[in-house]
Amino acid sequence: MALSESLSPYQNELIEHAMSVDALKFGQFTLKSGRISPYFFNAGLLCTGPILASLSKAYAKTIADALAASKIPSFDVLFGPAYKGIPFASTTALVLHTEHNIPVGFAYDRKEAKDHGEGGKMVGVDVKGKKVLVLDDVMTSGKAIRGSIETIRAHGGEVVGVIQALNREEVGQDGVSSTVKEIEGLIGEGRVLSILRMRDLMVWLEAHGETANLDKMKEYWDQYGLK
Ligand SMILES: O=P(O)(O)OC[C@H]1O[C@H](OP(=O)(O)OP(=O)(O)O)[C@H](O)[C@@H]1O
Repeated sequence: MALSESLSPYQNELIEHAMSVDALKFGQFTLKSGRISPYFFNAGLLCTGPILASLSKAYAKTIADALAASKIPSFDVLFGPAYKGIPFASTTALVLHTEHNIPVGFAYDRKEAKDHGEGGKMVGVDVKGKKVLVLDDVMTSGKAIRGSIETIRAHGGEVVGVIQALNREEVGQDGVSSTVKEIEGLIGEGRVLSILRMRDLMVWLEAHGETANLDKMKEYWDQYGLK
């Protein structure tokens, strides 16, 4: 794979900031899938004010660029699946407003439906009749995102896109399918956005002379990368 592209400042900032808090690590990690990965992303560690600022700035810029390029249509509501999607979607909705003048509503679900007060599973702006963008940290099997799509549709909303922080760009266990492709099958081709892809991490490693880590990433890409 040729790594000629350069990264945007917000992508570099997020990679370096995530590395500084160990949310992004290079080394050797056994994934739930059993694959031995040369890198690991743990969004649970993106938990300080400064890192949330970098992250939401990067989500918001990726969304604003996708809107400007008509990759996704204008939308009304940003939906963050419980739990980690909730803070990330709320801070991103804020940055979309303050930095891009894009005013959107914000909604999220509960993992357990509430049986008192207003009740139900959904909180925030009513998605009925609205265009919705789903924001989460990562997709692995796609279960969380599929659940969000079903919930939003069941409440009368239309899912026009999904954004994740990092796209691992890997094939599934069958060696052909990918979670991103499966989700795009549900919501439309090109509608799954990400701030970073595995190949962006490789661009960063190359630019910083991290040859040993880059070689391991290339090997992994050759074995499991989406071709
Ligand atoms: O594609 P999948 O196989 O569903 O995996 C990805 C999901 O898993 C993680 O959340 P988790 O379910 O651990 O919940 P949390 O956000 O409450 O930690 C992550 O935040 C995604 O939502």
